[in-house]
Amino acid sequence: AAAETEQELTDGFHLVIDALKLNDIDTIYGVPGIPITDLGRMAQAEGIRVVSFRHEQNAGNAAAIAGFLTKKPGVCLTVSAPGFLNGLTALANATTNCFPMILISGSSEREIVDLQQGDYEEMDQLAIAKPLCKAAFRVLHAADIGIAVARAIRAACSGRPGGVYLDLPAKLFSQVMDADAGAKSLVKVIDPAPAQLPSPAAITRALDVLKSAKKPLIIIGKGAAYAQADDEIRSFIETSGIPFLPMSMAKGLLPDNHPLSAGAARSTVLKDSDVVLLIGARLNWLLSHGKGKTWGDAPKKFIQVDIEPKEMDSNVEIAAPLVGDIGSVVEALSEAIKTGWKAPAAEWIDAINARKEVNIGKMSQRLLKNSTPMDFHSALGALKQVIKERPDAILVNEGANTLDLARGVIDMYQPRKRLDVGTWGVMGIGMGFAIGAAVETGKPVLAVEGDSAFGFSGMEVETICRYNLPVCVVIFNNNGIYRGTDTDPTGRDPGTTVFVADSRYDKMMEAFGGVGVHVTTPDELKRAVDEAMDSGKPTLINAVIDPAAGSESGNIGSLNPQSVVKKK
Ligand SMILES: Cc1ncc(Cn2c(C)c(CCOP(=O)(O)OP(=O)(O)O)sc2=O)c(N)n1
Ligand SMILES: [Mg+2]
Repeated sequence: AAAETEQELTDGFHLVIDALKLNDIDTIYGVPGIPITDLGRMAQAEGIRVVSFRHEQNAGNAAAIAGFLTKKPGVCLTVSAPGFLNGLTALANATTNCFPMILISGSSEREIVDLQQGDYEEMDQLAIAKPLCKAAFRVLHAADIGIAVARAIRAACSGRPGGVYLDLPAKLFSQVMDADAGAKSLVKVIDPAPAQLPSPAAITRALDVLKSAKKPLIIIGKGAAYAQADDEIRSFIETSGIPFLPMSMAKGLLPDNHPLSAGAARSTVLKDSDVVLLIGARLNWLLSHGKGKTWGDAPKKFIQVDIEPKEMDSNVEIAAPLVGDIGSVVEALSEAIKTGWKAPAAEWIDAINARKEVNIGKMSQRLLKNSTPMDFHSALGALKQVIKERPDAILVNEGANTLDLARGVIDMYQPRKRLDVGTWGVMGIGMGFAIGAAVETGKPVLAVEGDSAFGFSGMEVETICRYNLPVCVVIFNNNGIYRGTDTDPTGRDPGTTVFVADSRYDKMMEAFGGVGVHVTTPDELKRAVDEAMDSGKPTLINAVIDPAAGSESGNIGSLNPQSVVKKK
């Protein structure tokens, strides 16, 4: 009888875990601490993989890239206030890049925060998060946890994906309720990212514009990579015969050595094309906002495929807006070109191929140079070969020269294998992305890092060793940001953009039981990376690069304001 009266209870801790598991969330990336330490332990005990980091920004980046790779929201779990703030850069970056991610942070009690009475780590986190993410929710009652997790998942994945903040005040976790009622309060999200079909009229209008083209071009963005509509996109491009230009995280959707790839003739096709079909690519700074000398003076017509209607006309007039999810739109376009479509004239394709040949020829000369110390091109020549031999490997990339040059030199052969700084150009994504990619895919990860870029998340080499992840970090060590040659004109300090000269980052990995290698030639670099890829052991390769080799801000130096006033 006692047992009968002993009501089965559940609590906030268990309801959060049950709600995540019910929605197939199998991994949490975070940093433990008050008030969520036990939540992490209990989630781990209930079979959720909990990956603990050294800084919340890196945990957030891992969750964000998990979202990009799986289309399920990556979950980042942090403590209140400072931990929450550390996760915000990753949440904002996920939202800017349209990666589905949920930042769950413990928080202070509402009554104390609202009266500003000075709680432990007191902060009005919900208000602070709102402007930086796609949606933000707070839960005060255990019975609402199920619906809140469902709302967060749907907000992160539906329409244009993005970052969502879920605020859980400390008292929520220990709130108890009837177990049966608790189970009934949970919600399994049905169809979190519903297909959004284009209107037939929009397809007809787009085809009319496309048929008017003499020199059509398709630009595929990371939205096209995210969509996982790889076959539809490939068959549309190959059936239409229209050349394509991949943005950096769309590289590999079709192999970079595909006959219709215009990657090696980028400036020519942007300038000379007359109709441009954008698929999951926004006309933002990465495409010079669709105007100016990059795009030549000939009039251009844009057809834009995007799930977000507000994206249309954001920078230039869109002649044929195609609003919908990329899979549905491309399928409809393929259907529409089945009749009455003529592939672009041979002279357009030939002109592109001629330009490609010249540019690839020039590039290969630079890659073969075996200079000592290495410069960016000789080092990248070795890594280009590695990816060609190991198309399955995931390439993470950040830096300035290290990023801009690698993007053009290292060809990709499979979708969603190149993960980089994306829309925001933010440094610090490296180790978080590498860990997230390794955890989610189990594939070997090659992280090609500028020495400055690496420094933003470098402490996570310990995390990589702790989980024994197949991550090989190659640091292009040119002793600084952009170059290693800056000096202080007063002679007092080092220059503002240089680091300790000839430092040995490889020793950092050895400190935690990983493999450290120091290399000075392309052959040594290739051998060390091959060994790391074969062994799957956490490895850090310190690749010495000529400190004078780089250019300020890589390819985007023009964005830096310069003073015209010369001090007397
Ligand atoms: C968070 C953050 N801080 C600072 C910058 C500015 N920045 C910084 C600091 C870069 C690092 C370049 O140095 P590197 O060593 O990583 O690469 P290279 O020396 O090969 O150019 S690239 C860049 O835009 C940034 N983009 N993001
Ligand atoms: Mg550098």
